Amino acid sequence: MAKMVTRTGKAFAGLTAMAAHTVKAAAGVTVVFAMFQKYFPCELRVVIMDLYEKFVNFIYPYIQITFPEYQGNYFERSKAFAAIERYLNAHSTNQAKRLQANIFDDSDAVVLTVAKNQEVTDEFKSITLWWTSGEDDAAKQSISFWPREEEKRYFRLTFYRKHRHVISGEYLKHVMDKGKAITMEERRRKLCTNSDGDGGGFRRSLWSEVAFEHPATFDTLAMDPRRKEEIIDDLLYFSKSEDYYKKAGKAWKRGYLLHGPPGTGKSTMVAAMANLLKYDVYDLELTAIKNNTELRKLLINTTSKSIIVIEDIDCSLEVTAQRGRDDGGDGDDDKKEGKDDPVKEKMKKEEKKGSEVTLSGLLNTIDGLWSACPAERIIVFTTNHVEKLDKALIRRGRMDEHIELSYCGFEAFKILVKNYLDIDSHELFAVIRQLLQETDITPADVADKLMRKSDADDADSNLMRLIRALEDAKEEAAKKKAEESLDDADGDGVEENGETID
Ligand SMILES: Nc1ncnc2c1ncn2[C@@H]1O[C@H](COP(=O)(O)OP(=O)(O)OP(=O)(O)O)[C@@H](O)[C@H]1O
Repeated sequence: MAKMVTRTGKAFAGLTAMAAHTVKAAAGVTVVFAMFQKYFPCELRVVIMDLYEKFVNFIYPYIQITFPEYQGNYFERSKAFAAIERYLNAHSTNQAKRLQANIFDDSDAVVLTVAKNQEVTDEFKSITLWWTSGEDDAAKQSISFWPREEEKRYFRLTFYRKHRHVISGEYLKHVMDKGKAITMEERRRKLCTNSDGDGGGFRRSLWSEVAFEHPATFDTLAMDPRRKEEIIDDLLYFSKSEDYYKKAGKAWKRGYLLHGPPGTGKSTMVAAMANLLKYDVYDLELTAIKNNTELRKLLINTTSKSIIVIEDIDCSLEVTAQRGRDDGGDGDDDKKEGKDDPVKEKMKKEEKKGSEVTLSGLLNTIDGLWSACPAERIIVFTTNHVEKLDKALIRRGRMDEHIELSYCGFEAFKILVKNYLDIDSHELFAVIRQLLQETDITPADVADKLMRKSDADDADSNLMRLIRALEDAKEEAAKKKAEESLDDADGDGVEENGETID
């Protein structure tokens, strides 16, 4: 692990300046060597060159590596430069006296970087090395092909020649890895959806995207705290298990099935998952997809570190299957059309197959396609009717974790009341606890009652509002139960005229 150390003072700068002069002198010597080189016999030249190298190493024992901001393609920032910038930002801004603030297109964070001609010291495996930032003289030309003047910036790394192997291998990899990880963490996350277009043809992008800024976190998610801990651990373990998945020969993906009644927090949990792992979210609307080919295209076009969500999976598959039946020609007209012409009939059948998103298409894509993708992905299905789902779709391995989100218990209530009223205890809690045990109410309904809606609202009035809602729900449930038992009694052998059959 690299550790930045405080700058060792002016000694290094002085040494560098002295060395620079000496190197200039050495350059002059080189010219002299070149002139005399052809007059010296080969053996003597080898000895002289050897001595010359030792001499240069003695007076300037350093190596410098320069990382320009733009290289080759002037319009694309060098990835190495960007990674170094983030690395130095995270590790060294407390050392440098002058910093430069940047905001990049892919991030909302203000990135402070080491300003021009500032020097910072880094330490890696007890090796000290120095980073400086600079700008090429060419940038000061009045006519420039560079998009902006500051784009001729560079970072320069200086280290002792004897550490060449460690620095050019391990250290640079360490800097790149850290820098990329920080870039990933700071990037502006996105919420993508395929629901507002035809998803093909001449569209430039299959997904439309907006910034993902959902405020839900696991802290604000109301559910049993122990189950919540398990889910958090599972997600964090998954996100760090690249090597494990590789070793096991498994695609780095994990499936979650979230099920429960409407308003119990399934969508909220997806947002909390994305915020925990800092992943993007792809909201895949199955009903907007024409066929399996389009589904594959959409899934291929998702990025790593993303959660792909299919909400209400049971309804989505039902709708697409129905559409397939409608399009595929099960109607009378189609039968008539195909009856006389077997070739036409066959073609119709093939067309039908291609025109719907099938369960097998979905499963094949998820299982097959991503096995070939190296980066991590999470897939989430949500449903209000888990019992309706095909067992093949949700078997373990496909949907690794089945998470039930249910009616509001007292523990979940305590989280909601903290979120909305910022209180941990109240004399009305005992009544609420009792009512929650006797009544089914969703967290969404509890949240609605606890939410402040005017300046007059306070903890007492909001809790009372919840109590009234709970009592109403309890009464409603009792009434329903009474009606049901009456219906049952009617059905159990009592005929309409009141005569008992049995
Ligand atoms: N468990 C929960 N924790 C915190 N807030 C919740 C929870 N459940 C519901 N809510 C609140 O209720 C609103 C609706 O919840 P959400 O959309 O997550 O439910 P859902 O289970 O996905 O519903 P549906 O099945 O209808 O899509 C949320 O915006 C949130 O404010």
